[in-house]
Amino acid sequence: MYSTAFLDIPPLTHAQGDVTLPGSKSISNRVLLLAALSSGTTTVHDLLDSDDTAVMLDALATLGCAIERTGKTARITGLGGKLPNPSAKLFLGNAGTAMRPLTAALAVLGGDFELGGVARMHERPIGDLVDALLQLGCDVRYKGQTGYPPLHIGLPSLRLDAPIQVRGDVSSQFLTALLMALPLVAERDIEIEVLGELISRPYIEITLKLLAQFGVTVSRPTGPNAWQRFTIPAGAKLQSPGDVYVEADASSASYFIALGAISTAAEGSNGIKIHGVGASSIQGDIRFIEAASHMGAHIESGPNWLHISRKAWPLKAIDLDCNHIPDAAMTLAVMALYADGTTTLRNIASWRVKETDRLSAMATELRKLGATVVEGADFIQVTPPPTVAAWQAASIHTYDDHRIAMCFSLAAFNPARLPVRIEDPKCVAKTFPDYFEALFSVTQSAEEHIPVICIDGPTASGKGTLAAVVAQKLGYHFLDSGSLYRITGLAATRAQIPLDVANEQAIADLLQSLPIHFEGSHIWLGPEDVSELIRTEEAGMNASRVSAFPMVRAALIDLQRRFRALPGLVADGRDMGTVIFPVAPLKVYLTASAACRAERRYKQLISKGISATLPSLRADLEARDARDANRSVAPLRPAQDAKLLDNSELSVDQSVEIVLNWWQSKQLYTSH
Ligand SMILES: Nc1ncnc2c1ncn2[C@@H]1O[C@H](COP(=O)(O)OP(=O)(O)O)[C@@H](O)[C@H]1O
Ligand SMILES: Nc1ccn([C@H]2C[C@H](O)[C@@H](COP(=O)(O)OP(=O)(O)O)O2)c(=O)n1
Repeated sequence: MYSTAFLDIPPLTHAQGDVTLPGSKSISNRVLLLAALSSGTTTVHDLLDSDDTAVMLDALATLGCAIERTGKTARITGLGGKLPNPSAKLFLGNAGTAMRPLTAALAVLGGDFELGGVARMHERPIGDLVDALLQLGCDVRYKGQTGYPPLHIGLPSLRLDAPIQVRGDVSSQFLTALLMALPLVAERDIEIEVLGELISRPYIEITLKLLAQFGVTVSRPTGPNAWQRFTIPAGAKLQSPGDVYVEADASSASYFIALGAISTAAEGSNGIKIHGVGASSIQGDIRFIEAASHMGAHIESGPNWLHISRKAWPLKAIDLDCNHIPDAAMTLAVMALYADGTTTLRNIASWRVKETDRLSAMATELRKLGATVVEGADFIQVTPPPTVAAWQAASIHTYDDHRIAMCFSLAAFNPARLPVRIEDPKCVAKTFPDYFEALFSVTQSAEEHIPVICIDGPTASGKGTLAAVVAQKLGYHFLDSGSLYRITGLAATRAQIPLDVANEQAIADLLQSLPIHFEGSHIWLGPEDVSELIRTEEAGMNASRVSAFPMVRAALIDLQRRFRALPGLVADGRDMGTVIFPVAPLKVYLTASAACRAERRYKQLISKGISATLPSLRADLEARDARDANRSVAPLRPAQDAKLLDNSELSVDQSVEIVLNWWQSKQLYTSH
């Protein structure tokens, strides 16, 4: 997951390959609650691992449910409709799929509970559900603003004789919550009557299908009233089905379906294959595939896979009632940027009460990219930028809304070849923590568009420290090029090849088959972790020796250039800016006085328990500087266009800030 302040997505040109999507949030959280409330033990497979499921799991554990987790599998011992801990304070983050159903279940079971979440959760309406629960005789009180969490739940005196009325035109989650809770107290038939037009019906379908898996068949009239009246039959009882498999999230699939529709493959025409969900999914958002094919996607499907490729280009503008796919419709709004006219998405008032006011947020962010947007009370109309030149590089504010972060990443396919900045990318953790990793695994960018920041300089100037922090702040890959020379020195020494010029060819040959492997801050040579071994001063001096051999340098060029991968790279060494990445957009030449560098190295070695003396370190360091600067190939010197940074008097944080400011000053993002 990218836990950076922002993630800059370079302009993307192509996409092809396979993606396996995480489990559906809606199914995961419903199944977890049903498993907890039912009798028997349920093994849930392919469970989504995300913020919202973590919140649900924590809440269930607090309520006394036994849960065993191994990876994507959870084994849940059901409570059989009885709460061993009828008193608890539950923090439910911003998870509507936890807040609403838990409120209903705990209200009918009764106890002494407090349910709350983050600030945004306390702005999301729950009054319609509470009203329905009060009719039932539940004791639910607002601890803050009327109509919103946090809530206090006490002991009920249930009245189940009259039909329970619930509004269905704000959120279908209220009805879902009642449907899942009422089987706990179905001593007689319980009728639920929906007031107003029920929105987001597909989510109710999911609820009904999962209830059926847990042994409860909800009956409803046929014909026009099919969505107005639901009856939980007397004697209904939640019974674990044993094993439950969670489908991949159809809303998450929408981003990759769109990707297949707006991109072409770099070679051939493979398109995008999505694993874990097919056209016959029980999730309503699967109907996104119909909308996407109207816009121009070619879609094939099997039982649990989808294959998407581009058919019409530009995409075709559509005018669509999106009530049946409220979440996935956000993806259509971004696809509309690539359409041949104005796209109108209607009947999406529910966007206003989601993680943020999505209607206003989508309008604001689409306009930043250069689109013309009309925002209505319950619709959005998007007209693409009129010309290539009208596109703008935008910094997309994401409002702690995972779907805004994910759908706007697709704007990186813009014809103007502009990057897109996604602010607070970690908000995708709500449903798809590794979304950006998955995106980068199937997309390509022209090499010249993948940013590289070079940090060159003499030994112990702090290059490695600075480069690693800058890479981490930007979510970029990190190349410690010196480690490659250090490993070369180590391997040659172990092969008993003396490090002199007569053996240049033999040492370069050794590199052809050297199994070097990077894993975070660890470097492996075959099965051996050599990270520490190559850090000694002797290893540094040996690295400096082998690095003077032109054949060795040549043998390492391609390997180093392969580190330039999405979304970007920070590379540290001696010749990053002069030889390896000569057109890098930012080159830094980092120096510090010899006295200062010797002192830093001394402290560094001593802290690692390696003995050293200052005078000998300083002599070694000056000898290494001289060799590195005076060799015939790629000598240590600043690139012509490098920015010089002497950090003798600066802390690491100060150096990082200077470099990040230099980087920021090169970006063209509009944020308003
Ligand atoms: N700006 C700085 N101020 C003080 N110490 C620093 C600074 N930058 C790096 N150091 C310290 O100096 C030592 C050498 O830094 P390192 O990044 O290994 O240098 P290089 O990669 O250039 O050889 C490390 O212990 C590091 O923490
Ligand atoms: N891009 C590079 C990186 C390192 N080298 C050589 C020269 C250096 O003295 C050695 C070791 O480099 P490294 O960056 O690991 O050394 P320091 O951490 O700066 O002491 O490798 C090089 O020639 N070109």
